[in-house]
Amino acid sequence: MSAPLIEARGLGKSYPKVHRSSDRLRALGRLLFSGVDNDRISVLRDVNLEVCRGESLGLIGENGAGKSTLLKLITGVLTPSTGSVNVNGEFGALLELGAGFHPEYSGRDNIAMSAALHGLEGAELRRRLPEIIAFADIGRYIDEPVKHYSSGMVVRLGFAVIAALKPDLLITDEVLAVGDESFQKKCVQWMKDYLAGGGTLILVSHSMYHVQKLCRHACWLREGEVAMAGDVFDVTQAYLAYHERKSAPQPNQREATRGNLEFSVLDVALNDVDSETPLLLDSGETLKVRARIRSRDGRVPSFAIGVVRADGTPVYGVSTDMDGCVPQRLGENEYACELEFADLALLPGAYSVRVHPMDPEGVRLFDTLERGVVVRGATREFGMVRLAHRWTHARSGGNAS
Ligand SMILES: Nc1ncnc2c1ncn2[C@@H]1O[C@H](COP(=O)(O)OP(=O)(O)OP(=O)(O)O)[C@@H](O)[C@H]1O
Repeated sequence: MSAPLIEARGLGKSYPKVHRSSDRLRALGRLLFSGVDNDRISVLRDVNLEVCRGESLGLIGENGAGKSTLLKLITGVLTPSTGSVNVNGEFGALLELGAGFHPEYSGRDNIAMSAALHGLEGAELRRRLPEIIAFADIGRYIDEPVKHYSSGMVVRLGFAVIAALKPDLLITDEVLAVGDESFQKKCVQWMKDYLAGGGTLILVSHSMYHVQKLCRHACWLREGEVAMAGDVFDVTQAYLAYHERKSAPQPNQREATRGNLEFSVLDVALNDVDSETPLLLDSGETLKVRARIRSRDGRVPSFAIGVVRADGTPVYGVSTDMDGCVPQRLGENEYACELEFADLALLPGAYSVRVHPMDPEGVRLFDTLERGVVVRGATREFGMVRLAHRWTHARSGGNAS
């Protein structure tokens, strides 16, 4: 098997703690006299990461979690304080906006300089230049100094150069957030083609939509450490659920904040009853969930409905978006939907049904309204749901319950 393209072992980064100028002097003193400075703040700790050729990894996490620091360690812009990182191939990186561009030179000159740094020059560059300029699509600004560019134009120029170079490995930090919608689409399409052609991608993004669309794996950094790594859906869903828990208002705060939300749940009825008292049901009966959602600007929300056990363990979740269903429009800002679970497979126990509005893209959750269900039944089966089953090695007529 070939060596991973990127291999990080016990990677960490720390900086001296500096609050005031006197601290700087003290830190310098410690460094001069003892050769070490122990008074440091660690921003990245013990990161172990492998990225193989052809892989696509989304790097996610809150502001300040250490994502850019990790990218800068991978690209060699920063040196590790602990551990090591190896990159076994050519890479192209779009890190800080405009880094590498000369502000006084035109876009055209900057393309030539950046491309030359990567070995694309002379007749080959002249042949490829129209294609690069067309990708950037910034009109007459291509001959203006880069210092006159908007941040979106700088990213367009940077991406156009990278796209022409087609590196083994592409490392990008939030580029998609800066461009407008049509440029985002163009970049996403380019990245999809690049991946289909065997390219390797590390993408930092706050958009779970883009991460899910482009990456097969994800790594979630939290306060400088890897909180979770693995399949992109598992990691992004855990990350969104973490945010949901973090931003969920306490029940008594809910009323106060609901009105400000883009989407909020107005009410939820179980088997036509809207009540805070749990609904009593027998295993195998039908459970009908009817919910109304208010949409502040009238956009059609997606309804996400989940069932959790009383301790919060998820049992099942589904959304109108996943099933390709369109909620019913009740008024300019109001939508409804009804979901039916026939032959309820829940085993006896206490559960909650949770209803959340999601944005039309089915990515962000907004509000939560919960109703209790108590399922009754006489069975010795254990767990949360009854799975269809049959014993294939035993003869019937025994003592099966
Ligand atoms: N030169 C530096 N000196 C001291 N602390 C730094 C330095 N550079 C970054 N940090 C700190 O390191 C932490 C991680 O920063 P980093 O930019 O990697 O986060 P991030 O996950 O990329 O955040 P964002 O999503 O906001 O871009 C932050 O707390 C930041 O303040």
